[in-house]
Amino acid sequence: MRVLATKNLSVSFGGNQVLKDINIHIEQGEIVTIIGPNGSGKSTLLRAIIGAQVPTSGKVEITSKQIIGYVPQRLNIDETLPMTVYRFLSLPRRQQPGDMDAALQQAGLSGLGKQPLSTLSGGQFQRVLLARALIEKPSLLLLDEATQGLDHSGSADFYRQIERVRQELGCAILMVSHELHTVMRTSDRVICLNGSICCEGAPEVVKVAPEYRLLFGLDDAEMFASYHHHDPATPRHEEAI
Ligand SMILES: Nc1ncnc2c1ncn2[C@@H]1O[C@H](COP(=O)(O)OP(=O)(O)OP(=O)(O)O)[C@@H](O)[C@H]1O
Repeated sequence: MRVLATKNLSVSFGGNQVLKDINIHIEQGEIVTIIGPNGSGKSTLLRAIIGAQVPTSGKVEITSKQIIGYVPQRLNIDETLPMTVYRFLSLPRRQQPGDMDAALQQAGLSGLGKQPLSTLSGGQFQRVLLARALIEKPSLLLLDEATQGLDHSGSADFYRQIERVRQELGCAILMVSHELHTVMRTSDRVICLNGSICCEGAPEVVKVAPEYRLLFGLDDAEMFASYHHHDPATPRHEEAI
């Protein structure tokens, strides 16, 4: 079932066209990742989807009754504020303790509700943001470079958690990532964006697309290509690249 589609979505800031004729769609339960260089319009696309950025033309179609959870690229909060995780999760709306505990558990942070925000590691704070997005049990989860600032193993852990969230909630996930190798392992589909869509498809398709290799250079593209998407239903095997 289709959860979301954009139809010829374009966004300009003054005379600067940032997104041009973007047509994407996401089906229930899919993990779709947007990759692209800095300034290629990835955050703008997510902001247009949640309604925080008005398109210059085109539209976003969201199937009715979708609950959207959004993890922003960064959240500026004063770390010296004496605020517990529970208090943070209850902003701006009061939440039931059981719902907060369930979201923390889904985000891999069971038992940390009473901990002050200021004592959390970067990876734990990102998971608090994820828990915040999960409280309403979203059917569509949007993540904008949610692992920024985490080291390789921290971000790998985070994406494993995302896969568990998909299994538990059955939600569709649209995320922006710079981590090409992780994209390869986690995503069902990859959309390569540079103002307009350069190429898209299964990771195995995108990794050999000339547009992708042109955009990321051979070194990064090769690194991406050296990871193989593994369908748990089939035996793992080495694939010639
Ligand atoms: N509110 C705004 N007003 C003017 N220009 C903007 C605004 N928001 C974004 N832009 C511009 O739009 C372009 C795309 O920005 P966007 O943040 O969507 O890119 P991105 O692909 O997410 O980049 P990054 O990978 O660096 O996060 C940039 O040139 C940015 O300066």
